[in-house]
Amino acid sequence: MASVAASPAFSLLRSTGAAATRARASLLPVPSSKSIISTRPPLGFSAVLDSHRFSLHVASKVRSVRGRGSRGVVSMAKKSVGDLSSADLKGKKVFVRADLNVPLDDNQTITDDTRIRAAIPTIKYLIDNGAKVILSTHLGRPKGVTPKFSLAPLVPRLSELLGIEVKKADDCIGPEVESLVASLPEGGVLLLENVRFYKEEEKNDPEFAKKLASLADLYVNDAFGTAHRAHASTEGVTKFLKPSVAGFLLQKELDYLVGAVSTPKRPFAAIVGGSKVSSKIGVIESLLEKCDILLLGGGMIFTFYKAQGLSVGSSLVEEDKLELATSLLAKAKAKGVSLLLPTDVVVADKFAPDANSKVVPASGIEDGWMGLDIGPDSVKTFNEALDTTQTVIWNGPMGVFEMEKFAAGTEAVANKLAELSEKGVTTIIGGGDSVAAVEKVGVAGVMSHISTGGGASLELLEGKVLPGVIALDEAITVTV
Ligand SMILES: Nc1ncnc2c1ncn2[C@@H]1O[C@H](COP(=O)(O)OP(=O)(O)OP(=O)(O)O)[C@@H](O)[C@H]1O
Ligand SMILES: O=C(O)[C@H](O)COP(=O)(O)O
Repeated sequence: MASVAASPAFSLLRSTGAAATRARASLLPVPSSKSIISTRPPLGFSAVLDSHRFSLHVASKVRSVRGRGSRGVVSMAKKSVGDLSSADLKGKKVFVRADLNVPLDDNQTITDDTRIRAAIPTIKYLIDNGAKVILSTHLGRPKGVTPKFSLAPLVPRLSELLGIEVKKADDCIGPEVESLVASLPEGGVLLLENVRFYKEEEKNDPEFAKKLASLADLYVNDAFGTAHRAHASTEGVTKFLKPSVAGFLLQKELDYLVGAVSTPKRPFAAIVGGSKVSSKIGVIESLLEKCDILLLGGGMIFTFYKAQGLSVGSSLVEEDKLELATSLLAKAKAKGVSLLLPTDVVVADKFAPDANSKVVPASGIEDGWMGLDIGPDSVKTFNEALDTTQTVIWNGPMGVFEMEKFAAGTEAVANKLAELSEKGVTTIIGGGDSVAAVEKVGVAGVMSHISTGGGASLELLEGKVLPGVIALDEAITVTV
């Protein structure tokens, strides 16, 4: 027996267990104009919960994403800011939590404004609909009020991108902020000072959350990069502000990192690299449940080699993860996943940009040498495997790409994904160093989706539910 309670404007789908595994999702446009995060059309939704003989076709406005929680598959479809009309927004004070945690150099100049540009569609939508935007973010990890973590350097770029003069408060709560909010015009934006200047933010202190919430009428969370943190401005405020909805960036991240990965166009390949297998166990295990092909690179491969009895010289190895590596290989086999380890590697005589280096087969690493990149044969084999795919997700570099001598493998993957993306393959870059690599190669613009979250994307790919997402209002309630 299934019952559905839905409002025309907001919808939520929640389902648990095997029923949800048969849900299907396809891509629909986000109501903002051109996205800087993605070049692909985003998700529409149609779900068939057929084990319960229940069919649900959701209206085009609904955004739905699914994640695997600790107790089975959980469907998370959240109310979206796009579901709020100008009647809902005009004259309303909207608390927008963004992740504007951008890198600044010693002169307080922004060195990468990606996160600011990514937050613009939501803010623009709100101001275009007559809302008064109270914008909040953290910057860095300050302990108390720290001038070098002030948000002042962000104001000019925000103003330029929004085409309006953004005001800034010197605090994020208190009387001065309240009076600035009171004088905010419709379509105006007030940037609050770094919310982490208060220790209560990271403690998710309810009184602090209440003070933040008291500034506004409703809440939009667009801070994907911080959605894995249960902080006052990401989670606590939702208890005091209704509706609490997802911004376009947050929604798009979920659409790709959960939606496209859970219901991929197949064949679906995952490429996982990075330094250590221990930091990627959760991701590998989770992706093994979903992908057809798994390509491994980076420092972690040497633990797999050693587990298979190969010599690894002085390469990075986690001795306590040898059994785990063996069990992951066995799991891939049992699941019919084609797991490819590099067949050759670039080895070096020291960990340095000017090291002597050579290419050797995986079975030919001598004592005194360490593997710092995948070799050309591996690139060829990986490319052939990737040529068969329709969806690819990539997390973690193939080698020490920060050093030119050991960057070829990572750059080859970046270029291959760009080529595939141009042919219509869905290509998702899962945050952190892989994003840095595609940017370095200059192919970021052609990928289907580049995540703005490092830790958050990793947690999502591990199948964890993010506190900043789960706290948002749901769109349609389905009780099965
Ligand atoms: N063979 C290797 N030996 C030692 N370090 C390596 C090797 N291959 C890659 N690395 C290093 O791994 C680091 C990235 O690993 P890490 O586990 O942090 O991945 P990651 O940052 O999580 O990836 P992403 O950010 O894309 O999720 C890079 O700094 C890179 O130099
Ligand atoms: O840069 C990030 O990953 C996010 O802004 C979160 O920052 P944090 O790791 O300091 O919470």
